[in-house]
Amino acid sequence: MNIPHATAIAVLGAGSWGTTFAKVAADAGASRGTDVRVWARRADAAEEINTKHRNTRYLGDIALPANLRASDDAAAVLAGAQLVVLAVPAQTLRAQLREFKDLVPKDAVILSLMKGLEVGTDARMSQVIAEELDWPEERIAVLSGPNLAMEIAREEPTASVVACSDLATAGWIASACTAPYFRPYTNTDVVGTEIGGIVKNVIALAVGICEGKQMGDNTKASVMTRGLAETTRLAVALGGKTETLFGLSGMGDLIATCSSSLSRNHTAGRLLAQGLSLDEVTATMQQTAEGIKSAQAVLDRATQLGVSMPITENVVAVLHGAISVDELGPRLLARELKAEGVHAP
Ligand SMILES: NC(=O)C1=CN([C@@H]2O[C@H](COP(=O)(O)OP(=O)(O)OC[C@H]3O[C@@H](n4cnc5c(N)ncnc54)[C@H](O)[C@@H]3O)[C@@H](O)[C@H]2O)C=CC1
Ligand SMILES: O=C(CO)COP(=O)(O)O
Repeated sequence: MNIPHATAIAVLGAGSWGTTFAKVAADAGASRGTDVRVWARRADAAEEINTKHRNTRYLGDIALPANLRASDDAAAVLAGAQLVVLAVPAQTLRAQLREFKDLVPKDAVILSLMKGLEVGTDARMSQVIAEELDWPEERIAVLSGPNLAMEIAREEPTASVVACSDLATAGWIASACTAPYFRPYTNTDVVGTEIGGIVKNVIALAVGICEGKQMGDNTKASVMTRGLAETTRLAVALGGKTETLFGLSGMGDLIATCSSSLSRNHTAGRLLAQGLSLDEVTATMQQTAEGIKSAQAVLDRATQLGVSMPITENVVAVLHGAISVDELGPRLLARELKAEGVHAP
């Protein structure tokens, strides 16, 4: 990349992560005069960001920087953007891209913040972007890591990973979102980085169920560790690297999501354990819990590849009502004994 710094950044999606990432980019670029614009579906949300520098629905009283502007007009937000950041629910991305395709500047770099797998196609978000925009892979990147939006919005120190097949592009994005409280690393393993972020949501549902059933830290650590093993098996089968899964976008994100009451996936698991039906959980959640829909797509992909993912399989069974939350633990413990290694038969 020859462009020294991104001067115009468009963020599509003004939910909790889209708005928070826009704040990070605006803080990162404040001294360079970077213009950061967010597209919000609702005009009143855009108005609130522009006039009150708040997005109260998602971020409460967090103050947003003055160089962050919002609009419900996607054409205005995307005009001239060098970096286009996507932060909408995973299952809505394809339809959204079809709507915006002609508005995305042809030389832009696209960055996905999303952590879901598309139901029906089992496609990762970077694949949906490549297909729908007909974009080269060296200009598609993903950002993932232990990144609970509210903590970052409060400027609590956090690290993350930007992955792109072109390391220079990843570095260019990283410099556009380096803030005093946000430190992005880079790598070229897009598959491993995305799979870590997708599957940890499914494992967080399982850990949330354990917590909702008053199980202790041994149980949760066991599920997290074996969850990382099955995540790594899937990532490697898809071409990702084991070391990526032991980094920020694998283990790091798994720890954050499975430990935090801020996590929507963890919360959904707890609510299921407390006896709410899936419909009731979905109705209660104000925000996106990607694991609920992605779990089936993860299992489908694993089945096609012959990858064993017992925790995912049992979470899917709970979500479909095939087993009760009380059966989850016994079913995992009753499996045949085996060697511990990630790739052990
Ligand atoms: N919130 C967090 O802490 C983090 C979220 N992520 C990922 O970022 C992605 C976006 O998540 P959030 O911003 O948290 O979600 P959210 O639920 O807070 O916001 C989603 C945003 O997308 C918009 N949207 C656009 N089209 C939509 C449609 N057709 N249906 C529903 N909403 C639509 C909503 O209006 C809303 O502004 C997800 O894939 C999530 O896993 C990743 C890291 C951290
Ligand atoms: O991805 C996240 C933290 O890295 C956010 O997790 P939830 O979507 O479960 O809130």
